[in-house]
Amino acid sequence: MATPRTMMELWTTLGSTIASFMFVWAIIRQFFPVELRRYLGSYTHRLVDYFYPYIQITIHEFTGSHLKHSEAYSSVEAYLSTNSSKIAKRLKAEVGKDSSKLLLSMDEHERVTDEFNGVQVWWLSSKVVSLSRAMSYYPEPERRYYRLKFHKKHRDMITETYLEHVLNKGKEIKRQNKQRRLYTNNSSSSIKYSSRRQTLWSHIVFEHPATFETLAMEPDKKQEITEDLLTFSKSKDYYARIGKAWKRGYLLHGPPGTGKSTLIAAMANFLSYDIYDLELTAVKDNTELRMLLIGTTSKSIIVIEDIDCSLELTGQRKKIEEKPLDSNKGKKEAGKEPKDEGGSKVTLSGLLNFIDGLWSSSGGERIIVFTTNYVEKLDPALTRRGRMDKHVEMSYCNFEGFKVLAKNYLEVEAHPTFDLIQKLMKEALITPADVAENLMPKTATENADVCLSNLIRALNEAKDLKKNEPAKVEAMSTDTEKEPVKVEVMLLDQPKDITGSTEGTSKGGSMLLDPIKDPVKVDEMLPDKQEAAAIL
Ligand SMILES: Nc1ncnc2c1ncn2[C@@H]1O[C@H](COP(=O)(O)OP(=O)(O)OP(=O)(O)O)[C@@H](O)[C@H]1O
Ligand SMILES: [Mg+2]
Repeated sequence: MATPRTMMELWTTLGSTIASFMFVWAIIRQFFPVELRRYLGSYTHRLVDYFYPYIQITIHEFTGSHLKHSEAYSSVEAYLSTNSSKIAKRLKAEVGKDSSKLLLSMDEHERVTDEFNGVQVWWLSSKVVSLSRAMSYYPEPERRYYRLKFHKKHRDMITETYLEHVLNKGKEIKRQNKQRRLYTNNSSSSIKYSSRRQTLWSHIVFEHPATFETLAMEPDKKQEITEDLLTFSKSKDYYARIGKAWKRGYLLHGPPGTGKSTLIAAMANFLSYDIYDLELTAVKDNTELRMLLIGTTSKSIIVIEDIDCSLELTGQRKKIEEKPLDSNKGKKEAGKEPKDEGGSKVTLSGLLNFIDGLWSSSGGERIIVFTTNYVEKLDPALTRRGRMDKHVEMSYCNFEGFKVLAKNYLEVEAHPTFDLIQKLMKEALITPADVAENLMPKTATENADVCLSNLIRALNEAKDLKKNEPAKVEAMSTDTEKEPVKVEVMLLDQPKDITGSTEGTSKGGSMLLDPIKDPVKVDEMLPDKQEAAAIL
């Protein structure tokens, strides 16, 4: 152990050595030319580097001469925001570009420590202020940077693994904080006459509140979908290894009001993806469809709703490929008029190409979702696995689904009426949309008891309707546009023919109606289902 006397001597020696060094350096500065000083300076650096055991990596905010914002800087910033907000003492808060939240990050000249695989690293945040900045009419922006410091023995691990981890994590955090967007395609005619800057897609902020927690669906099915989505989103390497484009097709089918669109919103919220809602009837032709595909970004869900209405995909593939697909058909045609006068010339083969052609692999991970009310009407080529990898049937509400809705809408998890509701739900077909509507209080005074009794009434009505409802209605001919169609109405298991006029009134036997698409539901032909029963 050093005695106070030897310590004193040590300090004295060190002090005089530094003083001599400073003196020599001052002489060198004064009498030696600049070149020599530089030469000596570089040697000093090398000497320091030899003894200094740390390595530093600097990540600047701007890159290149055009001061382009560095992607790496913003990713590091996002990565450190989670860490530093807990550790650092001086933070700054900003609303980032496209961000919905206030982001906290380290303030300038702040340091934080991070640990990765048991190795400690240090991050410093700082900035370079240009001297000409204050005097200039167009001041240069401050050039901020992050500096990473670590021991040189961890060089390989840090440069190969840690930095990649920081960038990936940062990108993920950025994406989660980013305001998500809901895009829709503009019809090509509207682009032609408007500003040149307008693209094929226009967007608004996507703010649908649906989540898997608020979705009425059997828990097993929910878990299956969330696991499928998570596995997909983490399988970049797997898809690359098996040589498959990183995308997944979902086909959601089921009656109206069973939550297909809600499920899409929940999927987008779950994965923090943007949504591209593709209106096929506004797409001019296959080329435009391809351009739209190229215009989408990765980590997005491309949705084509009511695919059976957008295009006629019921016939043989060959036949349809020859014929431009008619966009004027379908149950929701009124709301989905083609905006182009010539209508859509998109063909089935164009659509198949869109889903899994060569272009579909451009730009990274994507989920393509089709929804339909009539899955059986779709061409098998469209729905086969590989194109639509996962088929999800959205069905009528069951008791499990009801419990989710009761919790969402009324904050009720148990109630004396639940047993009765469970029994009625087995006997009546009711969509989650109808359950939701009944459970929603209509006035400030309506409480859970009132809403639940409303639902019981609706269930009883649906039960009676189900008892009286004809089981199946078939249109026998749809070939000729003007010819009346003979319709066979069957009640339960006993088919019965009735004769009717073109207006649809019955006289018994078989019924003649105006041509209607095949197959057709009884409520589309006869506004009142009770009337249908009365006819029989
Ligand atoms: N499974 C569900 N869980 C929660 N809410 C639901 C569900 N299904 C329907 N709803 C409610 O009903 C409304 C209509 O549902 P949604 O639009 O998702 O039905 P859809 O199946 O897409 O119908 P369509 O075939 O007519 O497009 C939603 O706004 C939502 O509030
Ligand atoms: Mg829908």
